[in-house]
Amino acid sequence: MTEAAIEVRGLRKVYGDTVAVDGVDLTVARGEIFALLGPNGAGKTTTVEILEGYRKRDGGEVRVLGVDPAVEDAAKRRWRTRVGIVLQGTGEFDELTVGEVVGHFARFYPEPDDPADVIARVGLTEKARSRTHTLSGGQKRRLDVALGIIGRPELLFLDEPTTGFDPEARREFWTLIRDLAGSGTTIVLTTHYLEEAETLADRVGVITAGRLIAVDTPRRLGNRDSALATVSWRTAEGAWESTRSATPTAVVTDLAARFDGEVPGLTVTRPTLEDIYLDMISA
Ligand SMILES: Nc1ncnc2c1ncn2[C@@H]1O[C@H](COP(=O)(O)OP(=O)(O)OP(=O)(O)O)[C@@H](O)[C@H]1O
Repeated sequence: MTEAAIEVRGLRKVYGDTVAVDGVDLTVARGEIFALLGPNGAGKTTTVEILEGYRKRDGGEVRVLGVDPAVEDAAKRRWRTRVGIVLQGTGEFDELTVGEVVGHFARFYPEPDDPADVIARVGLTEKARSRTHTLSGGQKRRLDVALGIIGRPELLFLDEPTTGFDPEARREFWTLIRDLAGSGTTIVLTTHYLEEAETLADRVGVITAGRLIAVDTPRRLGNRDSALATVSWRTAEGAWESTRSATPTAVVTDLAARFDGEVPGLTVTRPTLEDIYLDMISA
């Protein structure tokens, strides 16, 4: 029994002339929230779908909850019930209501959660009796999440989970994901929202052209924690000035002395995760 939820060594996937995944090594610890970032076509979906057992790999070793997802056997069938998957946009089941769909999915699992409780956790209680085709886009995504967690998975994959959410729904969703992680569920998500990765993830991995070019905490990625700060202020003449410094406190102290008090328009900023990420993928 391995400690890690996911272990990947030298993963490779080729489509014709395209090397979609080119030697990825990755370990995700149990209970961790791991975000996979990368531009369109980088290889995120391919990697994640190999981990989910939906695509075959061309090389490398993969263990997910101790099981090789490429091997179809009795262990794999049990494994399916231990892994939750939220794909991009399903969420529509003709004339069935939210309650019926969640109740129906619950029956696929040996130890499902309580459907009404899961519906409440994704914020759909008021829609439990509504037919799924009447849900808004964001509500359909919540239903997708409900279906991903109804089996009480040990590991949950989320593919761009909050696309189409309003800001409030996104924050509620983040709370839900943190609660799940707090109760021991390992979470792997792909996202194009850097703020989402920053808020949720214990660690992020950046993939470009099939290679994992960096894995670190959001604070440390790309040496972000030691990046220079930018200090900006307005001069007595009203012009804007700024300087980059490793010791911004000294710069501000100096400015405060120069202005003899309040420094007009003072800001001190460090590169955001998005700044670091965009630098990384354009390098
Ligand atoms: N079924 C397929 N057949 C042929 N090529 C594919 C197939 N699936 C993916 N690819 C190619 O593999 C590469 C990686 O695609 P993948 O879907 O994994 O990227 P992604 O990082 O998930 O992108 P996005 O952010 O746009 O979802 C791309 O060049 C893509 O065109």
